[in-house]
Amino acid sequence: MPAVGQSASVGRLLLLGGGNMGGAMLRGWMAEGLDPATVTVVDPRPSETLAPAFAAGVRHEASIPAQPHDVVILAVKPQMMREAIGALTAAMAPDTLVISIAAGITVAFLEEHLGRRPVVRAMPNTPALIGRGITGAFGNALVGGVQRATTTALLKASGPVEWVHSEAEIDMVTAVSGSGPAYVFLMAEALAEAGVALGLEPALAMRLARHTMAGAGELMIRSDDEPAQLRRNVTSPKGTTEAALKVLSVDDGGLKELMRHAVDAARRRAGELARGEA
Ligand SMILES: NC(=O)C1=CN([C@@H]2O[C@H](COP(=O)(O)OP(=O)(O)OC[C@H]3O[C@@H](n4cnc5c(N)ncnc54)[C@H](O)[C@@H]3O)[C@@H](O)[C@H]2O)C=CC1
Ligand SMILES: O=C(O)[C@@H]1CCC=N1
Repeated sequence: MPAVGQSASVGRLLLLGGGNMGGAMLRGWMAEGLDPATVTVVDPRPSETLAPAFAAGVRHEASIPAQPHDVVILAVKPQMMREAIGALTAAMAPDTLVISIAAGITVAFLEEHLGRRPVVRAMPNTPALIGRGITGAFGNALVGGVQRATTTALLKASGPVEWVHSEAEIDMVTAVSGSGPAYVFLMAEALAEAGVALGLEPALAMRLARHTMAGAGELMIRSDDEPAQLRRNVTSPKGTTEAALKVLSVDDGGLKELMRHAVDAARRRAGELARGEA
């Protein structure tokens, strides 16, 4: 799979929404060598982090331009989507590929408003900001090999791309990896606060927590062992970790049960967003 910068098939790209995620994706494409002159960002108030991209030649528009694009990426909030895509067909040709990263926005909704065309629902996550994300993707029946290759080339600038077989799985991906970084950050906050409660100086407790989460995360990526084995490697019989894990009840409920509830709440919320609930 070529990097997006070498992929002749990407063509003219319109990014609708230059906020956190749209900005992260744009930086990823530019880092991979995508020609800035091929990209238009449409956003009345883009993130300041996009200033270098605009300085490098990415075009900025406050409203949708009436010129056809080959690929349109939808990166506005789900609640804004209906309003934001109202005039979008002016910027599309019949075969324009649409890639939406919005939580809960369905292929049917996009087909209804944009016409029957190749549509991909993708779900990245914020480590995309440093090229360490992971993205789930699902395409409608009009997404053939070429559109799939184009999508993969664009999304893999943020990290691995996992194509799923059903649209329902995208809501599950959203609940696990789309929202997942927040669970990890909460764990880091909780760990640091627990250290402070023991008597550690707050800045030191936070350094210990950040490095522990980041180091354990990197070890999971680099190691051939499953996370459960890596956990066992830390846990000496009758040692300190065992005492802590008894409280977290790793094997019988506790954190695992809580995580099931949390992830299920995220998946159900994706369904509510799909139904247009605020
Ligand atoms: N933040 C995250 O962790 C993730 C977010 N997403 C999805 O990405 C999408 C964007 O989320 P964020 O980047 O976090 O939000 P954000 O609020 O940072 O960015 C949204 C951008 O859309 C712009 N916008 C609003 N109305 C517009 C319109 N009519 N036309 C053009 N642009 C308009 C805003 O000015 C803003 O810059 C959401 O649909 C979200 O579900 C997906 C994966 C992860
Ligand atoms: O919280 C949200 O709705 C978005 C989608 C996944 C991560 N952030």
